[in-house]
Amino acid sequence: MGNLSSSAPLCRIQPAGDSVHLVQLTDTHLCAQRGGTLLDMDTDRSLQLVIRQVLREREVIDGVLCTGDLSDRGYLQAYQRLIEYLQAFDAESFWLPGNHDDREQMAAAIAGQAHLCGEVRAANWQILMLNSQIPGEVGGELGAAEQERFESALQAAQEQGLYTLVCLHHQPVPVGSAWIDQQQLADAEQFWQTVDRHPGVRGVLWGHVHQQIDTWRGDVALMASPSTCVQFAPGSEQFKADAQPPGYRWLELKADGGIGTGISRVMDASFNVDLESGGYL
Ligand SMILES: Nc1ncnc2c1ncn2[C@@H]1O[C@@H]2COP(=O)(O)O[C@H]2[C@H]1O
Repeated sequence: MGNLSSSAPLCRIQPAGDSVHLVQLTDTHLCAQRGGTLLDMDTDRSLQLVIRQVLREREVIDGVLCTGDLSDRGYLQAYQRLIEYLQAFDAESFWLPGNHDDREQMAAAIAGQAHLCGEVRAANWQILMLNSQIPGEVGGELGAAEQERFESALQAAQEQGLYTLVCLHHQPVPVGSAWIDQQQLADAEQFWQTVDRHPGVRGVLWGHVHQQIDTWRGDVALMASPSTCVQFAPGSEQFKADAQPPGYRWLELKADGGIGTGISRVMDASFNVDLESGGYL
């Protein structure tokens, strides 16, 4: 773990080689107590099994991206346990909030051991961690101040010849499930106008939808990822949990601006999940 302040807006990581190797852990939903559950799934256990799998599969990890809903209800103890679990990696972690998170508690738990909503420089890349949380609401929006930060970070990256990976919690495009598409980024139109003005943006990565999405918008890679706990069934009109196991995404940000990426799920363990549930708060 590094030692930079959580309030430092600009972080730097030194990749081990020419590419930047990242791991995304998202929607961990850790509860107040170890062993707490979401739809019957023990979210500490599932995260720990995902981390074990990452350590088995990924030889090089330059940074870990934690893209929101890290605690189920914004508990300080949940974030403190996350910090503890992330110590398994010899890499710094970069967090942003989701709708279930409490930013103040995140910052309190981080205490210099991770970075919240930072702008990360790594080789010829910038990784931008945006805040799409509207406190007290499920849906997301960047809002005027975050849209402004987005614009100026992309401007700075352009001036310095950096490629950019943009990360946020809420989906900036519909994903094809009516119930969750009501929660998509409300100011997505402005988000895409900003992206379109900056050709250095090579990828947009989010959480929230608890499922894999790999598609394109022009030459920008659009990526959503499995939760480290409960999955949502793709293409559902109404809330529906999915039997797919928990997982993570790996990313390789290449020196030529390309992005290699994939997901991996924990196939060698069984998980409880209430597939009949109509949802959760
Ligand atoms: N049946 C439902 N209909 C609409 N939204 C739901 C339903 N169940 C849960 N949600 C919300 O939708 C969110 C999607 O992912 P989250 O983990 O943020 O948490 C979920 C809940 O806040």
